[in-house]
Amino acid sequence: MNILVIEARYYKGVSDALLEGALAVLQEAGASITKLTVPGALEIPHAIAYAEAGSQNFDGYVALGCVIRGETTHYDYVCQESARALMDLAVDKALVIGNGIITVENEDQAWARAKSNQKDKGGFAANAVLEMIRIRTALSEPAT
Ligand SMILES: Nc1c(NC[C@H](O)[C@H](O)[C@H](O)CO)[nH]c(=O)[nH]c1=O
Ligand SMILES: CC(=O)[C@@H](O)COP(=O)(O)O
Repeated sequence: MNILVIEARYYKGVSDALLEGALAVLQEAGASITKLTVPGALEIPHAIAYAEAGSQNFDGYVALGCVIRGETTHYDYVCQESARALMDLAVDKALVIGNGIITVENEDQAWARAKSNQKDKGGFAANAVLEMIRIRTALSEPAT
């Protein structure tokens, strides 16, 4: 399995924690891993679309990022648009995408979801990719 992990490093420490959890899951599964860093969550969907149009033939994509509410409505747009774009890619292009972009009110909530020994949202997103690849493989096999 060839997996691309795209990490939005807007909050570097939280992103590193998400990445640690995701890599642990993928390495345990023996996946071939390529890592890519983008500035923020809004850049992740483009990176996936561009990678998919390339020649590296990824079996799945893990999107990692952290969006923390600020003073304005920008939070809503970053959260909704990044999630929407990932869903559009997953459905319209039939891509396997694990969404590990956490959307939280404060840093405490972010750390609780990013740490692999707590809610491990990065590991969960990676595992979702592995499960969907397994499901697609099962669906592609001839019916018995
Ligand atoms: N506020 C957060 C952002 N904002 C930046 C956008 O994602 C994007 O990089 C910018 O609008 C330029 O296109 N990104 C996060 O990942 N997390 C945030 O909390
Ligand atoms: C989620 C965001 O875009 C946020 O970091 C922006 O903060 P603010 O709304 O205070 O400009």
